[in-house]
Amino acid sequence: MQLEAKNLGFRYDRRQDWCMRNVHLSISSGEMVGLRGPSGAGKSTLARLLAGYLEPDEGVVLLDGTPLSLYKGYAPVQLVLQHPESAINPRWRMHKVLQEAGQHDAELLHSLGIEKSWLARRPGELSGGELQRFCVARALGAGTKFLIADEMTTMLDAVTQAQIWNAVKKMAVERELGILVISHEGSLLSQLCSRIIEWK
Ligand SMILES: Nc1ncnc2c1ncn2[C@@H]1O[C@H](COP(=O)(O)OP(=O)(O)OP(=O)(O)O)[C@@H](O)[C@H]1O
Repeated sequence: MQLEAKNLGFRYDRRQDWCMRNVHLSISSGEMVGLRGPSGAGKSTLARLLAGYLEPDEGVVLLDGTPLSLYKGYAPVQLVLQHPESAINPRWRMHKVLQEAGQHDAELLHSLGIEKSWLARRPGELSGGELQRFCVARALGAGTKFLIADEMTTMLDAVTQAQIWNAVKKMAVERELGILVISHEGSLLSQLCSRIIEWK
């Protein structure tokens, strides 16, 4: 399976300059690709386009040759952002948050270090690192084919970062997931990725 951005162009406002134009990118199942570039270059915008949160003004995002916009139901391209607080309904208990991804995968929750007692809590009763583990678990539902990790572990300490990436890598191998890792940390990208794209 391939996730492809073909000739992507996007601007937030028609009266403003293009945020990006003529962007091409391709990720295959089972591949972990890094994306690095200067602040404000458009990496997070590209992440949202690839996950279908934004519609391109030019070009198309294809999943196995079919426009992403035609996929209905559970999104096969999942996005995890830097700040988990903005991605989770503050009123829901964590077991309900996880239900968005379908059935709980007990092994995944364990490998992410999610404790059973956390499932009954609300987001405000968890630390940022604990909450981010839930965002990752939710993004790795059975229907996920590609994961876009936009500065996913930037805010976390080294131990938590390693635990989360080990769990994600294991899942990626088992399920042949394609992953785009967006990060300013060159060392993280070199450790994880077989290919690194430099965004100029
Ligand atoms: N919702 C928005 N409305 C208007 N402009 C936006 C919006 N979001 C981002 N931009 C602009 O689009 C450009 C690209 O932003 P983006 O967040 O994609 O960059 P980035 O490469 O991810 O940056 P960073 O590394 O700092 O996170 C920036 O100039 C930014 O100001």
